Amino acid sequence: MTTTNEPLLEVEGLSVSFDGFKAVDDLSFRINRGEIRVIIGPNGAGKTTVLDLICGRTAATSGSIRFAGRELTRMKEYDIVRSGVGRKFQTPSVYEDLTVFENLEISYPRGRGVFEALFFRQDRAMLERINEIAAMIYLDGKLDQKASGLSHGQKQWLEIGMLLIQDPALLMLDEPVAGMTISERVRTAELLQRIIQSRSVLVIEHDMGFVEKIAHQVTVLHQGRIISDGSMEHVKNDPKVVEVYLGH
Ligand SMILES: Nc1ncnc2c1ncn2[C@@H]1O[C@H](COP(=O)(O)OP(=O)(O)OP(=O)(O)O)[C@@H](O)[C@H]1O
Repeated sequence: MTTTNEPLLEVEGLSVSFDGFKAVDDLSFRINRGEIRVIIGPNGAGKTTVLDLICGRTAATSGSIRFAGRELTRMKEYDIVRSGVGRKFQTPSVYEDLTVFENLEISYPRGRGVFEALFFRQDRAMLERINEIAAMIYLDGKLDQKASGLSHGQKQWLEIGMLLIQDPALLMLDEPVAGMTISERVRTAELLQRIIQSRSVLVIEHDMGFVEKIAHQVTVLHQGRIISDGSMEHVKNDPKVVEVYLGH
């Protein structure tokens, strides 16, 4: 796994309060190009809120989020997506009644909505891209199958494919392997290795075996604050982390 020292995302002093409650408190971290950073932490630690802040769903109370040279805290959610941040939520949200091919086609950046995307001429570049992504997400043999017939794990991959086809520089995934079988988890780890050839990934995950397999950097959140940060080896031996997970 090769990463660069060139930051794609730089989060600095990021905080958000909900009615005086600090859900995220003075958070700073960076993600380099080609890097996978995983955020772990107990329930309510603020992990999902961090993704909400980066993708513009939640407005920061203070701090900055620099992405590829732009300040995201002042941008609208839609513009953040367009600037190259893709986010996958925990539950898969694919179009169940459409085929795998159609789901990818709809997500192809030219189409602005379901109707327009379906009636666009299928030019060669788009077809090549759909085939390339389908192979990457292990669904090239299922292009004509309706999404409703896919397994839970395959739906998760399809949704990742729907993001990849938009070519985001940063992909954010909220618990991507929840509900997956062991073999699907292994294949998801392999998929992430291929994804980071040309982009960076930010993952929230509870499955420590999976985290160990994929993470270049791990950020441990507790009550909105970073209590440990570094390699998996470093954080899992950090007494503060051990206390949060095993103490009390
Ligand atoms: N929009 C909101 N308004 C008020 N409180 C919120 C809002 N969003 C999140 N919170 C609160 O902020 C805290 C952090 O929530 P968050 O969902 O980010 O935690 P998490 O680490 O993702 O937890 P989990 O692992 O359970 O998903 C929680 O106490 C939550 O209730």
